[in-house]
Amino acid sequence: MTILYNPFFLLLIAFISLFLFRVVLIKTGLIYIVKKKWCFIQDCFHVYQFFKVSEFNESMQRNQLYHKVLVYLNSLTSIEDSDFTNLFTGKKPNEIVLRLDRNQVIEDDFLGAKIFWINEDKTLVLKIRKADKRRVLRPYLQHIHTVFDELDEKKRDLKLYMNVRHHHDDQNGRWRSVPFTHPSTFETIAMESDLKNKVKSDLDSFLKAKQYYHRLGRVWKRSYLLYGPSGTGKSSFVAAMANFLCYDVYDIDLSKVSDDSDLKFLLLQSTTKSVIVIEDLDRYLAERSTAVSLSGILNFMDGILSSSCGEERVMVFTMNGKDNVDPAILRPGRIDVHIHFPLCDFTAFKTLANSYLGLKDHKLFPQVEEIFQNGASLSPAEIGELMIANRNSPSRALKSVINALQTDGDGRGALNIGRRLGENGSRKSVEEIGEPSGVFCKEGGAHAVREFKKWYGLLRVKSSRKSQSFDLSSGQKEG
Ligand SMILES: Nc1ncnc2c1ncn2[C@@H]1O[C@H](COP(=O)(O)OP(=O)(O)OP(=O)(O)O)[C@@H](O)[C@H]1O
Ligand SMILES: [Mg+2]
Repeated sequence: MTILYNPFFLLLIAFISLFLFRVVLIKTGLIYIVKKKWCFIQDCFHVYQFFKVSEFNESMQRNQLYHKVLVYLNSLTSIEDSDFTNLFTGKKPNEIVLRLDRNQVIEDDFLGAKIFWINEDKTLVLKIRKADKRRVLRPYLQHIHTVFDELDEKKRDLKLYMNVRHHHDDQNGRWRSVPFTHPSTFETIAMESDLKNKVKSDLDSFLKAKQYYHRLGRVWKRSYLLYGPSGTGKSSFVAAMANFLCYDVYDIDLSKVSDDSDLKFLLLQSTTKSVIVIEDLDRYLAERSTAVSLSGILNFMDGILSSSCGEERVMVFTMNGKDNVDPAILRPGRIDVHIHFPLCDFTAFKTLANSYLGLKDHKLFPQVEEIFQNGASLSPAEIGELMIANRNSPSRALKSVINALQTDGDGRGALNIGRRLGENGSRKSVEEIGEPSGVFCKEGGAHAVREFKKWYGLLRVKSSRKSQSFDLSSGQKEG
């Protein structure tokens, strides 16, 4: 019995019991319960202050801070410790990313202070000890901004937003988003390289022009009109612009917009660094298949409201033709840059043959060139499809293109020239950046084409005297 009073024996017993207790705690997960209880007891001795970061402000505009904090929290390693975490596939193959779930608490350490975030429905709640608040809060918020900017710089997951039909209880806002992964870039688009470079430098100078626009008291936005026949690459070009700028895309479906104020509301709920697109605007206006009025569209284009919710937006409108469109829509300031998308010419064809078939040259090329010079043409989409279908045999691909040009494409290029002659004769803006491209600016064309160039040149000189310009060069000065 005396052994029971031996202090070494008692110490050994205590040590073993503690060890077993710890094993039980860890193995059974009881340790988490103990930790939670301990935190609860600690909480009783501290006074906390709460700060709410809501997704929308009182006028239903998106709160940028909400997005920044969410990105920041999802980047913390402590996200693994929250009870519920969402798992998603990442951008890279086999990558899995963690995303905070609703009503979860995530813990963060900053300058020795513990900070808690609670992910409530559409609101993130920051919980901080009052004793730490004065010392830590401001630098902590600054820290979130900095980390967000770094993450944003490194890897911006672009998003494509689409508007949904208006419901009276639209609690989630009017936009639904999916990851924007369109592979189109300026390199993959067949377009005259000079024109492509002009667009790139225009976008570049826009990005750098914040101070300039502010000094003028103007909203920092730029509007582009992409017009041309179907299948000439307008939508692909919008995607290339977004990829170039690293901007999200907001694709407005006008048939789902209930009235003018709804359109304003959509603009208000868009974020900065975004490309806002309305496709086929001419069709909506001609068919009156939208509940939005012309003045609603004009106000939207002027972006009066966007000035109050940040700017840095690029607006893009696409049309098949602009002949029947109200000139008020096209006036400088509303549309800063017009880009024409012509049907395929021989140069564009060669670019497509190179990217779709890997052909730099081929014995059938002279024949194709001749057909183009005779005025036949197809859209790049039509030619691209033929090339994809016959990609295993370049000769067969070229033969099918020749065949299609001779049957379907007869006169379409010539038609295009005729249509554009009409346009140019009546239009003022002579330095539209799409103009130099297309069939009529190539060397050594057919006689008809040369004739056309002569007349076109005359028209340009005449009209340039009258023109007051909304050209790219003025845009570049702005930058
Ligand atoms: N200039 C081009 N360069 C490379 N590919 C092109 C070009 N134009 C069209 N394509 C290809 O054709 C397909 C259709 O193009 P896209 O949808 O961009 O044409 P679009 O002008 O928007 O037509 P629509 O007016 O009918 O909407 C795409 O897959 C695209 O890759
Ligand atoms: Mg399109």
